[in-house]
Amino acid sequence: MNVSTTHAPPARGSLASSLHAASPFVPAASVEVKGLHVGYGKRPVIDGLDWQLVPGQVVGLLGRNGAGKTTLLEALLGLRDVDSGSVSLFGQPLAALDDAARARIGFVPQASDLFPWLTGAQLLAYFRSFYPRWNEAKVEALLTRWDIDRNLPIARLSGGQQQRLSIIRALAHEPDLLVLDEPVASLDPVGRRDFLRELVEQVLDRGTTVVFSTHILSDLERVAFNVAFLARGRIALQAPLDELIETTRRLSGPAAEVRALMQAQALQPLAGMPVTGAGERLRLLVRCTADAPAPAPAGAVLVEKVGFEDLYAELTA
Ligand SMILES: Nc1ncnc2c1ncn2[C@@H]1O[C@H](COP(=O)(O)OP(=O)(O)OP(=O)(O)O)[C@@H](O)[C@H]1O
Repeated sequence: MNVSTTHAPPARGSLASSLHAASPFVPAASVEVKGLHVGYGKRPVIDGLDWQLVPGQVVGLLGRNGAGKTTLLEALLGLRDVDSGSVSLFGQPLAALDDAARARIGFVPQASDLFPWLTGAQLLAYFRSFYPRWNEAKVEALLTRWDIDRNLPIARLSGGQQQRLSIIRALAHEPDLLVLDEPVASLDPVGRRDFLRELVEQVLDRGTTVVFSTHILSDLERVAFNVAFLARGRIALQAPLDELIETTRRLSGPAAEVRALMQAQALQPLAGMPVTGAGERLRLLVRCTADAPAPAPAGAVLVEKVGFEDLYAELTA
């Protein structure tokens, strides 16, 4: 496992020489994954996954426990060995990522990777020395707003305070790609709201590409980010959440009538969705489009809007 590549700051010496490459105006996708396979032993966890994140996109990565979110996010950053497939960041293959590109990445891991014997101030001073950009004003504002005692050893901060410090560290060098693995897991509701506000500001100010895994659906509903559903080792679907809720319908009723309605209106099952329903009854989700608008209930077929939790349950099953 190549933990040192992006988890630790980039080597200082070669950074200055390659600052030109750190321009935020690179047209390439921030993240491009093709045919990624990652498994443990013989068990595949990521199984032929394709994914692309364009600059300025904010994506909430959703999936059940054990679906492979951490495995995927770490594989994106070169922190996990992969079996096959390719990952490019900012148009550069992961294996050939230069220091300038590394300096454009911020990562908040699921488990704290802060040095517990340092104080918050010492930790931030240490990391500051490695990056070409460092927004001291933002660091100061967040330390104050999030009420973190910078002079306490990190070991004596609460779990939520450590998580906040980890987020501050990741935001301080103004990354162009921010990857966060369950960043709000130990934050209280106010902390989560503040964190989301900070993300939105980051994106509005700098066009940062953000991907973060979470189990807290209500946070995503509030901000209406893009959501990506990880299931069976692949991204089953990625779409703006509000649009997804608006355009998805559940059809249920006698199988023949449901199929006839779908055919008449050219409705397609939602991507990757298995068609479910016992015996003669059928129940499935469809995505309505301009060409295939939401149908009115017909005969015995029920047409319903679907809430986010139901969508999550179906798409991650
Ligand atoms: N180092 C490892 N060795 C063996 N199996 C592993 C290892 N890391 C993860 N796994 C397995 O890979 C699968 C995916 O784990 P991963 O942590 O990526 O899931 P996750 O979606 O992040 O889960 P959660 O939501 O619970 O954090 C799990 O079944 C897990 O047991």
